[in-house]
Amino acid sequence: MTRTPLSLLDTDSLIGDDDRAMRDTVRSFVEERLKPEIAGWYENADVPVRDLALEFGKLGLLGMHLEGYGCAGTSATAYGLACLELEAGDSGLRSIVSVQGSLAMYAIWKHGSDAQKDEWLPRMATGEAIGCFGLTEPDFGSNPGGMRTRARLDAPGNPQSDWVLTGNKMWITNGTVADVAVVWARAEDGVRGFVVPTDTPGFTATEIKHKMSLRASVTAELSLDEVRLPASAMLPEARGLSGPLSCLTEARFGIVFGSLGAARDCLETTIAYAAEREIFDRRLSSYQLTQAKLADMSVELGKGMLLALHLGRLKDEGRLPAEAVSIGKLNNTREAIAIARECRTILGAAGITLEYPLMRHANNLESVLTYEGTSEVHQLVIGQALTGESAFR
Ligand SMILES: Cc1cc2nc3c(=O)[nH]c(=O)nc-3n(C[C@H](O)[C@H](O)[C@H](O)COP(=O)(O)OP(=O)(O)OC[C@H]3O[C@@H](n4cnc5c(N)ncnc54)[C@H](O)[C@@H]3O)c2cc1C
Repeated sequence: MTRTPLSLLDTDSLIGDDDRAMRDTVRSFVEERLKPEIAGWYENADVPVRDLALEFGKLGLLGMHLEGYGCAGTSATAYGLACLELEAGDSGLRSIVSVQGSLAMYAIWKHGSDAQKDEWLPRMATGEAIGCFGLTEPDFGSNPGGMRTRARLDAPGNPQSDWVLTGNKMWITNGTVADVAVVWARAEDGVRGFVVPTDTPGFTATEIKHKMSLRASVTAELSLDEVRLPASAMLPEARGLSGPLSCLTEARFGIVFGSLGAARDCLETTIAYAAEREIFDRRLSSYQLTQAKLADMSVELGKGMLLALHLGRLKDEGRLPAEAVSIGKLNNTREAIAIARECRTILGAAGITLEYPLMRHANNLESVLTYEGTSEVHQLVIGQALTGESAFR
């Protein structure tokens, strides 16, 4: 009898019944609905985000760990496990859910006014309204504090004054399909967040083509040309960079789990392939070198899962520090991409095709290493916590 990599450590025994039931529902959805389509969506760089958002909404996956406003209100661990299952399908599919729930919805839920929450969150939870999150700019990625997008008051001194936003945002997931954009801009008193309906005059989104990674995800450049918004468009509770960073910590938490889904899919695919493939008249899985690779990868996957579940428990108890999320994001994305590449070697030439998910996952994980804080940025976060010295600049 053979065992799956995660069953070796019985990590399921660390997951509560409700969370496991939810996880199994998402796993079945990914197997039956998403996996048969994903290679085509990836190859054609054409993914039906609107249809999928409605389906994710029906499953209760959008903003699932938030309370109220039609959100499911699950545990943070359940949210992480959903991310893991979705990313076993494709990182692009998990990105749809991450950006909607952890970035756009969370920003409004955490920092918004009651009116903003009532207007947007229920429709975003069902997937009827899609959100995006505009922080990165062409010249400011790891250092968003340098952003050039400006928010100026049309009539300074008048509390009812309109805001006028001007600038560009780059690499924005769901940008061209979004109904609402949470845009971060520099105002007189520092960085502020704005809820921008995407049909506001002066707002345009242009899809970024020719990506070799996250092809089953829409990425866009946003242009804001004198976009006029009412006073009520500003997120009242977000002041300074801590506003967007609080959202990034949410999304990074999902990636701690999500990246392991891609790694698990690679490893399970590879174990099955090696059991069938005959080389020099023996099964590939019977060679010591192959088994050493499979063993090492299973060790890393298991360690990553234990780390993710630990962070999930800390988050559910309300005591998860951002540095711990950095440890999880750094380790699990780094190990996931190493696993995807190593699995590819075991499939030989077959590993480079879309018939198998390895190269697709490996290419996707290049983006996952980069967004939500690059590996280097997370090393600097951890380094600062250890030494008390900021080495960012
Ligand atoms: C597919 C995709 C989707 C995305 N979706 C979104 C989105 O929805 N919303 C959004 O706002 N952004 C999004 N991003 C942008 C993402 O967050 C940025 O790409 C990321 O923050 C890195 O910024 P950058 O690409 O400008 O790289 P840079 O910041 O230019 O970094 C280049 C290199 O320099 C390194 N570096 C940076 N600082 C230091 C330092 N102090 N010391 C040493 N090395 C350093 C980095 O680690 C990296 O290796 C997305 C990106 C991708 C690829």
